Parts: sequence; C-alpha cells; structure tokens
Amino acid sequence: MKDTYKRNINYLRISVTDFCNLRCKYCMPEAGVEKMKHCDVLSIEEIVKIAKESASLGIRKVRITGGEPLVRKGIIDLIKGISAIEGIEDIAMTTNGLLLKEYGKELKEAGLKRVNISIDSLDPHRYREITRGGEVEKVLEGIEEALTLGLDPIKLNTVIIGGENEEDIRKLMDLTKVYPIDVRFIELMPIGEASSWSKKHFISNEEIRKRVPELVPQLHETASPAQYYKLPSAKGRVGFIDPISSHFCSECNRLRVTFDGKLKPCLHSSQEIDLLPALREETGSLRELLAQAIASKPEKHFLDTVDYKAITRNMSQIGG
Ligand SMILES: Nc1nc2c(ncn2[C@@H]2O[C@H](COP(=O)(O)OP(=O)(O)OP(=O)(O)O)[C@@H](O)[C@H]2O)c(=O)[nH]1
Ligand SMILES: C[S@@+](CC[C@H](N)C(=O)[O-])C[C@H]1O[C@@H](n2cnc3c(N)ncnc32)[C@H](O)[C@@H]1O
Ligand code: SF4
Ligand code: SF4
Repeated sequence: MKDTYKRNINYLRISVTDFCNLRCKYCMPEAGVEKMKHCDVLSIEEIVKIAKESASLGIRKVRITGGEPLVRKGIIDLIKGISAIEGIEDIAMTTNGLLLKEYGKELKEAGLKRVNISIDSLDPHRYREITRGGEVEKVLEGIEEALTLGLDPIKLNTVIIGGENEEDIRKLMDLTKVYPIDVRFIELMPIGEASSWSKKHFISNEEIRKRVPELVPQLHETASPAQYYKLPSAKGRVGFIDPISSHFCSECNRLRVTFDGKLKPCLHSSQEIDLLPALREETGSLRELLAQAIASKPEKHFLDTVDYKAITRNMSQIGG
C-alpha cells in the first residue's frame, strides 16, 4: 500500500520482546527492564495475526527484532507461523548473535531467510565493556553458524561510540575481506540511554569514511537505509546507515510493531497506534488500523531540528 508521499510500504519490523541477554550501554539500562504482565505483551498468535493482515495490505518483508528476539519463548513457532503466510517473501531477524549457534538450524528450518547481527567490537575486553558482560567469542561462533547454514545475505551492524571503539572501525571493515558479508556502521542515535550522552560520543559516518579513503562507492539500492562501499578486492561490502546526517526517509518503506502491540509509523516519532483493542476486544479493525498507520506516516524525521524531542522509548522496545 502507498502512503501519502507515494512511498510503497512493504516492510514490517516486529519487536517481539524488550528483554535481552545483553545490556549495551547506549541501548539498555544497566539493571535491565522491568518484567511486564503477560497480558500486556503480544502473544505469538497475535503477532502472526498482525503479520497476516499486513501481508493482505502489501507487506512482503518481515523483520523480527527486539530486545533480543532469540530470548523470546516461542520464537521458532513464530518464524514458522510467519513463513506460512501467503505474500510474505522475506523473513529476516536482527539479533546480537549470542544464541545463533544454538538456534540457527531450527530457525532456518522454520523459514528464516537471513540475519543481521550486531557486533560493536572484535576485542573481547571492549565487547564486554560495551555490552556490559557479553562474550564476543559467542557472537563470532554465531556468525560462523549463519555462514554454514547459508543464511544469506549476512549483515553485521556496528555502532561506533566516540572514545570507546574507534579502533574497531578498521578491524570490523577488514572482515569483508575474509567473509562474503556486509559490515554496516550505524550512527549512534540520541534515543533511550544515549539521549543524554555528550556530543563527543557521536561520530558521523562521514568522519568514519574520511578515515578509510580506499573505500570505493557502490551503486545505491533503493529502500535500503545503507549506502555501500567496498575495500579493494574484498568479498563483502562496507555499509553506512546515517539516520542523523542524511535522511533516507524519502525511500522509507517500513512500519513497526512493538512487543506490547503498538504500531509505529516512524521510528523517530512518538506517534503510536494501539492494536490491542482490535486484537482482543474486537473493537475496531486491525486492517483499518494498519491502513491508518500507513496513511499517517510522516514525511521524515526531525532529529536535526532545534525543537526535536527525543522519543521516550528505548531502542530495545522498538527494535531499531
Ligand atoms: N531512522 C531510521 N533508522 C533505521 C530504519 N530502519 C533501520 N534503521 C537503523 O538501521 C539499523 C539496522 O537495521 P536492521 O535491523 O539491520 O535492518 P535493515 O537495515 O532495515 O535491514 P535490511 O532489510 O537488511 O536492509 C537499525 O537498528 C536502525 O538503527 C528506519 O526506518 N529509520
Ligand atoms: C535494539 S537492537 C535489537 C536487536 C538485537 N538485540 C541486536 O542487538 O541486534 C537493534 C539495533 O539497534 C541498534 N541500536 C540500539 N540503540 C541504538 C542507538 N541509540 N543508536 C543507534 N543504534 C542503536 C543496535 O546496535 C542494534 O544493531
Ligand atoms: S542493542 Fe540489542 S543486544 Fe544490545 S542491549 Fe539493545 S537489544 Fe540488547
Ligand atoms: S525516520 Fe521515520 S520516515 Fe525516516 S526512514 Fe526512519 S522510519 Fe522512515
């Protein structure tokens, strides 16, 4: 379905939990998040129902995210349920990769096509610092497992924090020389934990690109937030996602659903549409609410304007 700005909305991102087995500094409070009542969280059946109704409105691609989607009970059944929906052509997951070695095979058999794996450092000590306790070795095993299973393409997501993991920029890029994977740099966004951080931690992707002059620009893919480059003779690509310094809003094709059943027309707006009454009390139609979200999708974000107010939810609730 097209929105008011003639963008074709065909991509649904679903956050299936706000729980996580890590506590990345910029994303989650150190103490984690409070447990919500069972009934305040979407059930697996409800998520499948939303995906089904979305498919009838033109959604073709679903991404499962979180929190950490692999700590959600019933995740394999969810992937099975979504892959059985007519019209859904692509099911992907964004994960920290810690549990991929364990669940990769089952996920693939259930219908998962590909994974984006977040990794902010290759150094065990720095990775532990940023994630407050994670073991990078487990993520690397997860990446190997995804390669072995043929989940394709594999994309790594990295957030560079000024003064913290700048040394990893080149090391992470160099992975593209060894593996046929994309390594993408996402600019740190002033959301959640990072909303009150000092400016010195925010490094623009432009600055990162300047530090690696041998990167060669590649053709732009439409509806992808990333701009791609390649290191000479590399197997994979280096991508840059610049939500702050450059808008990809004009090509935006996505809607988001939070783990507690709210539809978000835009990541950087506080506007939310509650789906629970339509799902549970049959007041209102799910289809109409989805159509309403598409119709009310803003033209762009206002992150770079003076009166922008940071959204109050953490990325772990929205799913990035
Ligand atoms: N501002 C903004 N940022 C986004 C949007 N979609 C993704 N991002 C950012 O890009 C990061 C990486 O997103 P992923 O979860 O890997 O998904 P993706 O880039 O859409 O994935 P592909 O389907 O592989 O292109 C997210 O964590 C967000 O930080 C968007 O619509 N708007
Ligand atoms: C919220 S996580 C959810 C999925 C999974 N737990 C993971 O880490 O991939 C999705 C992505 O959001 C990114 N993210 C979280 N907070 C962010 C922030 N303030 N700025 C930029 N990216 C952020 C993470 O680095 C991660 O790549
Ligand atoms: S970025 Fe992902 S792995 Fe890190 S705390 Fe947030 S949800 Fe968890
Ligand atoms: S900021 Fe909003 S409109 Fe822009 S790309 Fe992200 S979700 Fe789409």
